[in-house]
Amino acid sequence: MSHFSNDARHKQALTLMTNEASSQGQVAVKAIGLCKRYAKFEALTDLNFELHTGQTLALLGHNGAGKSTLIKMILGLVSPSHGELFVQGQSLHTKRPNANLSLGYLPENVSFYDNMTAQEILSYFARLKGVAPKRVSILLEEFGLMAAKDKRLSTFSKGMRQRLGLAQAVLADPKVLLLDEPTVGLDPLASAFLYQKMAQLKAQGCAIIISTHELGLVQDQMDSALILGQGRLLAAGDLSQLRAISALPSQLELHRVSPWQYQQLISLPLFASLQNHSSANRVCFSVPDALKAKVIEQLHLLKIHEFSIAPASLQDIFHHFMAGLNRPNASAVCSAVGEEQDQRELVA
Ligand SMILES: Nc1ncnc2c1ncn2[C@@H]1O[C@H](COP(=O)(O)OP(=O)(O)OP(=O)(O)O)[C@@H](O)[C@H]1O
Repeated sequence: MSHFSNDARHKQALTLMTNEASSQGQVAVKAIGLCKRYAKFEALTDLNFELHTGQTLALLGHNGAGKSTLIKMILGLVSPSHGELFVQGQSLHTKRPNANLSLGYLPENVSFYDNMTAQEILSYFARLKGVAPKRVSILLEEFGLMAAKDKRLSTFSKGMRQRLGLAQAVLADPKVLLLDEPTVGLDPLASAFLYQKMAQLKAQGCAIIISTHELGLVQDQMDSALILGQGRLLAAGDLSQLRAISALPSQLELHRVSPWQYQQLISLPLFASLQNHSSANRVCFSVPDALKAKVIEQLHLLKIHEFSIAPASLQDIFHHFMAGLNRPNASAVCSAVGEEQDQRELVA
């Protein structure tokens, strides 16, 4: 096991903090050189990150990237093979068995006893966690389950099960909430409900780790993300940092442009140099950040004022890094801090 005082590792973990995270809250979860091997298979390799209270961290990656393994390690269900994991300041390696960590967990597949009612299940967990019984009624109301409180779970829809699962996870007001693909199979309203609840918990100071494949949903809710590939950290940071790291172009769409204006436009060297994705119904170009101001200036000169220019989405960024897994050097971590600094640290 490496130790907290391992300076280089400690520094590396710090580089993965978002700027926002560093300016508020205490460290809720911290991983230093975390590895997990299942026999000879390395499910997670040298993972470093830090999550602060009141922050949401999105865990992204392909199937089998190691997301659930990380969540299970934080829960103490799976032991790291190497490295250190701190939850609420306590090393999980040296933690006393009776040390009380304030964790909430919504597993990927919520499975409770089907012949119990929602009220019975929450009351059971309340007793287990030493939570006052009146909290059960509050949560049933808050999670829209009061009308169904006496129904057996076998009659519950997927969305109702997820609500109950989340109610169970937040029963004891956890300081760290772990959500493993919580919106799979939910309709847009149910997903919105879940994210709304997450926002409330976050505002109360809860640190949230959410593993998800639904990038469009998590993009606006997360403070930072870890992008995992084949058990390695491919990139980390908040959305703007991930955009900068990936160096993906913005997408320009012209909403109203005459054929004459279009011809004029593509005859300009600047526009001719851009990737043109235009089709019969849409006029679209990829615009690298360095050319954005120039492109906008040219559009105004051509009296084209109706256009939108959108930076890379989390989905674009994710696909970029997944595509990179097949390229050489794919295992290099891209963090929010520039390589230049890393080089300086290496030299030092
Ligand atoms: N108990 C285990 N024994 C052996 N291998 C395991 C075990 N648990 C997980 N793995 C392997 O570790 C890798 C990571 O699994 P994990 O469940 O963490 O992935 P994931 O990113 O959560 O995937 P998904 O998006 O499909 O849920 C996979 O290759 C998986 O087969």
